[in-house]
Amino acid sequence: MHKTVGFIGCGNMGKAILRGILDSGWVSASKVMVSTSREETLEEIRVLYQTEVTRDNRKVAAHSDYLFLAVKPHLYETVLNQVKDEIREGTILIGMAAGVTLQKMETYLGKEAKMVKIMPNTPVAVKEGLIAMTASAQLDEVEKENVIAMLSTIGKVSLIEEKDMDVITGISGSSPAYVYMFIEAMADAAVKNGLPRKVAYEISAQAVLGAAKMVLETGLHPGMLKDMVTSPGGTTIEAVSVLEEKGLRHAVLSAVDACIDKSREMSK
Ligand SMILES: NC(=O)C1=CN([C@@H]2O[C@H](COP(=O)(O)OP(=O)(O)OC[C@H]3O[C@@H](n4cnc5c(N)ncnc54)[C@H](OP(=O)(O)O)[C@@H]3O)[C@@H](O)[C@H]2O)C=CC1
Ligand SMILES: O=C(O)[C@@H]1CCC=N1
Repeated sequence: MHKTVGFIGCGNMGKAILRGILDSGWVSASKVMVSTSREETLEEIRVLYQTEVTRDNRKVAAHSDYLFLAVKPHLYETVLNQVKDEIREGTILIGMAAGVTLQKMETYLGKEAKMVKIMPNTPVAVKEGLIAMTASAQLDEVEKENVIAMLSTIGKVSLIEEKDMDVITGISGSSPAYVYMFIEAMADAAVKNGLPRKVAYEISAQAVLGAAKMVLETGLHPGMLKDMVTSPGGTTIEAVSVLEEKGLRHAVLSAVDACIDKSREMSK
């Protein structure tokens, strides 16, 4: 299948998806067209990915079987209004903006269309993403399967009800940021104790990757996995004790809750 893919907007998230689907071989650069607002971004994308680039969003819409809308949420209305006449009957629109529901996308477009709402995270760039997805009724099963097949090349696809999108934003779309803060803080402690920074980042990140893999692959409760590290009278319990005293669990719970609240507010 020689599918064509378009990106309207290609910043942090757009580039992560673009890099992922090109690296996976799902699509070749010659079939991809990208538009952004600034010439410098277009030049950067042309050099990095060898895709066709343009400042004309309508050209990208007319080109695409799969059209990713990777602009900020407040631009969805303008952009969809701009491209509504270029979208072909078979085009599948893929929205990813926090707070922009399928219903809002349809209202901005002014007509029914084949639409998918996803909540990806930036690890799609290294094919370890999580992509929550919900599709409009206009997609048939084959079309839905095709979108899932494309997204599966860059991470795990989780089919969800749209009402759960805000919660998933809290624990997936936004969560890499919290994990990076955790890795950075661990590395800072190592640097404080004399380890070179580069080594500190590598070791901290690998520890997080390995611990996440243990949760997924053993199926054991995270508390049990924690207990397996925590020797009586040993080193780990000293750290665990400080983390409890400083309120790590409550800090994380409250932070994710605030993120979900914000996403819900934006979705109204
Ligand atoms: N970042 C993330 O981790 C995640 C982001 N999202 C969603 O993805 C979307 C994009 O976010 P993110 O990538 O972080 O944002 P960025 O600001 O990094 O990228 C936005 C892109 O939109 C382009 N742009 C701005 N105005 C226009 C326009 N009028 N027409 C075409 N392109 C335009 C920008 O171009 P230029 O660079 O030239 O200014 C830029 O390439 C958001 O809706 C966000 O909610 C969802 C999940 C995770
Ligand atoms: O911070 C944001 O609004 C976007 C959505 C999820 C991750 N980044």
